[in-house]
Amino acid sequence: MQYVSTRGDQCLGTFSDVLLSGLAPDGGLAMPAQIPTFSATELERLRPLPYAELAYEVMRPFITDIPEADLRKLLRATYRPEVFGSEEITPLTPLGDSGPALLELSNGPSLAFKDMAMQFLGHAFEYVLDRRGERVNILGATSGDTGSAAEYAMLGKERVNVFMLSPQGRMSTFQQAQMFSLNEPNIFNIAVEGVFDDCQDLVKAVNADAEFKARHDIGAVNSINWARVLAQAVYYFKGYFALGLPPGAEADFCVPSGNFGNVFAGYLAQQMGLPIGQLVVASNENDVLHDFFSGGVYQVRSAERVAVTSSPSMDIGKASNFERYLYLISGGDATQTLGWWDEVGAGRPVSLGGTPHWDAVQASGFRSGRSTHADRLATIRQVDGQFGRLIDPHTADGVLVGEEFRRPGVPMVCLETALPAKFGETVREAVGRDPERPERFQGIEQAERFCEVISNDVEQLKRLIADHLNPNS
Ligand SMILES: Cc1ncc(COP(=O)(O)O)c(C=O)c1O
Ligand SMILES: N[C@@H](CCOP(=O)(O)O)C(=O)O
Repeated sequence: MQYVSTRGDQCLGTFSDVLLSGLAPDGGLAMPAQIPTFSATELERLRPLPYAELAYEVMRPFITDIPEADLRKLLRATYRPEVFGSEEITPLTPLGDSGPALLELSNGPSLAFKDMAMQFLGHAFEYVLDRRGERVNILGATSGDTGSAAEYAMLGKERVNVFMLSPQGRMSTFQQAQMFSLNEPNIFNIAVEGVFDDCQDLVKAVNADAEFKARHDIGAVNSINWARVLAQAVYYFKGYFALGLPPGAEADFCVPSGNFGNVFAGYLAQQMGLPIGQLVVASNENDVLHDFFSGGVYQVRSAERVAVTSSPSMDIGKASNFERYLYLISGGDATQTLGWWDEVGAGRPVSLGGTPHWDAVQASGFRSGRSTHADRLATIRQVDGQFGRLIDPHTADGVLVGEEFRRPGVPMVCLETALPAKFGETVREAVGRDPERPERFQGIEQAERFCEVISNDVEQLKRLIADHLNPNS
């Protein structure tokens, strides 16, 4: 399989190439030249497979440059019960007879769904870098969960350094402690005076400097990296099969959304033939995605207008993966996508309502809704009271919005994107008690912190990276 950019027809190479390069040289995102599909019969063959074998079948058509035996080995090393807490890896838990089903994606090392793909990236980077004799310096941006997942996945990897940008003071106390307590030679935490979108823009600006990127082997672990999206598509298959529906029957999925990577992975699974009816995008107060899917206008939000909310990982005003979606909606038209994304970049609205592209959006089964702080508290309380299950505020966004779109006879799967332990303050406000946390995180807030603070300045960031990589120069 070859990859192309959303902004041009230039060939970006194979899976291993886009794994290492992250962003395309033209600033676009990597997309496979085609999206392979499974027939109904093939889906039935996949249904009983354990997670790692299913991951192989779903990902293999996109990864043709790693020998079959090696890819199977990488996936078996990644998706182990010792890492994810159960044989199923992503258990599906119905909330009573009347509620939706929770797809548990947060039982990995950092307690958020990011581990599902990030653990694979850790193994895949190591494999490809070893074979090529290369190194990578990952530059990432986090609003709270990508950071710890990436750092845990890359701990001790000799050929990998991680430079992780986060918005200063905007993550939960637990999220900050998870990242900043790491004192490891290959991990560099950098708090930026700004919001997540500023961090993401800094990542893109550094990548746009081709000379700096090549000289310092800059790579990416955000969902701008295709490997993240691909690995995330697998759990939609696993969740769908766990419902035990008759062949071809539809299921709906509701996904707490920020950077649009998770729900885009669901769209990919749907495009590959999985019978997903509705893909429900759940936003918080930062509801640019909801505005688009409900009204046809995509208008990014400037840093000053991004609200601080109690689902902080979703405090995002400009969703990177939306570019991939526009690319597919345009029928793979890179010129059209570039035109739209130029408007987005200039802060102008992209309006698809009333155009043939809007028909394509409608046909893709996307629905959307939003929640407020009060909604999330009420949902956490209600799910706890009715089903005896504590959920985190992001999952609560999903459960609430998912309810709006329940269809008789069609199961609704809500993605559990983090565990409540990560957001103790909000959970306590909702139910008056602290969520449980695994033994390894007891007292983490009291640990010493290792983090540098910079202003929202790309030159300062580049100097910091260069100084860490060449301390004697
Ligand atoms: C807990 C949690 N839920 C939801 C999201 C939103 O996911 P996405 O950015 O893939 O839309 C994130 C961060 O991205 C997250 O950390
Ligand atoms: N919510 C994320 C933001 C980055 O998302 P990504 O999926 O593009 O890495 C976070 O918690 O860091």
